[in-house]
Amino acid sequence: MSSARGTANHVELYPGDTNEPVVTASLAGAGQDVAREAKLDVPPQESLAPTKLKIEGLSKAYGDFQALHPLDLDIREGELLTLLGPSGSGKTTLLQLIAGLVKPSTGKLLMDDIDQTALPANQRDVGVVFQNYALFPHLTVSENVAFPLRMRGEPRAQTLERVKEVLEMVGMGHLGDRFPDALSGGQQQRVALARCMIYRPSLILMDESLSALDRKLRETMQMEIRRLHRETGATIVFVTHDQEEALALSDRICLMNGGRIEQVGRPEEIYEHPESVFAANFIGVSNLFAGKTTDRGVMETVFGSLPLPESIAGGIEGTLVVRPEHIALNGDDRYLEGEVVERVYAGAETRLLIQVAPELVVTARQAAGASMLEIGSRVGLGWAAENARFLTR
Ligand SMILES: Nc1ncnc2c1ncn2[C@@H]1O[C@H](COP(=O)(O)OP(=O)(O)OP(=O)(O)O)[C@@H](O)[C@H]1O
Repeated sequence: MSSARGTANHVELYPGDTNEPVVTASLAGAGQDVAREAKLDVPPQESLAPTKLKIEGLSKAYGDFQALHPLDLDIREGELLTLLGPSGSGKTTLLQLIAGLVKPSTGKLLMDDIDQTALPANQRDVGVVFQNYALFPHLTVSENVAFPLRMRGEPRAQTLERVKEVLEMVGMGHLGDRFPDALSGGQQQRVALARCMIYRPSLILMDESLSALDRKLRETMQMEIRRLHRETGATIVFVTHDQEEALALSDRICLMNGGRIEQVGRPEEIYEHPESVFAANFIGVSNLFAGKTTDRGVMETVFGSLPLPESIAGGIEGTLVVRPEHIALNGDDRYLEGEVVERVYAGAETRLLIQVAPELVVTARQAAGASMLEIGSRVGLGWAAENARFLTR
């Protein structure tokens, strides 16, 4: 038997009460880390890791409303995959389907090649950490973390040892006797994570679990999660609507939009090669120019002709995307001209907003130390043609 316990907002899933330890992820992940270190410039998981979770045609409708359209996704052993997207894009629904908390309308879900679709939540080898950590207030940190093992009737000595181990892992070894209300948000988050990890679930799901923390603490916890991920080799699916968080944390990002997968890829892949205007806009800052290609290797826009990054047939409507860091100010190539209307200082760089036309403001960057352009200056804008992306969706 196994069990799921918690409140409506917080559920923790406890794997079956078998005597078999549920350890599959750490060994597999460790091998992968070695491979990663040996070949630093090669993206992780690309070819080495087997599929941990295979999602096939999975969808969810609530009455007439399609919260999630049928989608396919392979999550690899030992990877940290982020589900990223705006509010309502279906991230939580997908996470709930993976956890077994919600029944799919169509499709199936295989974990380690075994069909899980009909398996109840409490029989899946999955740990869930939700946004509100829901620690038991009347139990100490150690007791909170030990709780799942106690409920399973694990021997006391073994439980104590394991509690010590996971608390050390999350940097909370010295606070085992504290009560939750005497902990900061970040510390509570660590305890929730420890309570999930005490089972060694081979798949950990985290839903917006850092969103209650302030920025500094959030960044520290992101690094902690990366470290834990490296050390344990667990497969983690992390939900966030924060693109910076996704870029900082993920091996791969699954970008979602309107209940569909928009693009899946490594952070730099999505940043450098967005496949849609939505992806270009959602991750990082983009300058977008709508127009139509011509046979002369340029795109005609209402602001003038802009060079195409590659050879593209004429007559195609689309959008040219140029990242701010690729915009050269007063360089040799000048395709547009405008007036600096805003300067936003951000330490290592200054962001410049340049009004090119009443309805077009271009964002550019100037590195610290460069001679600053004052507000009101006229400036010519250009970029290396190959640094732009031409998108048709
Ligand atoms: N039980 C439900 N009944 C009806 N509609 C639902 C239900 N649960 C979710 N939805 C709808 O499905 C869509 C996707 O919701 P979901 O919570 O998965 O989005 P999300 O990307 O996680 O958003 P957020 O970042 O705001 O949590 C939303 O439009 C939501 O209103």
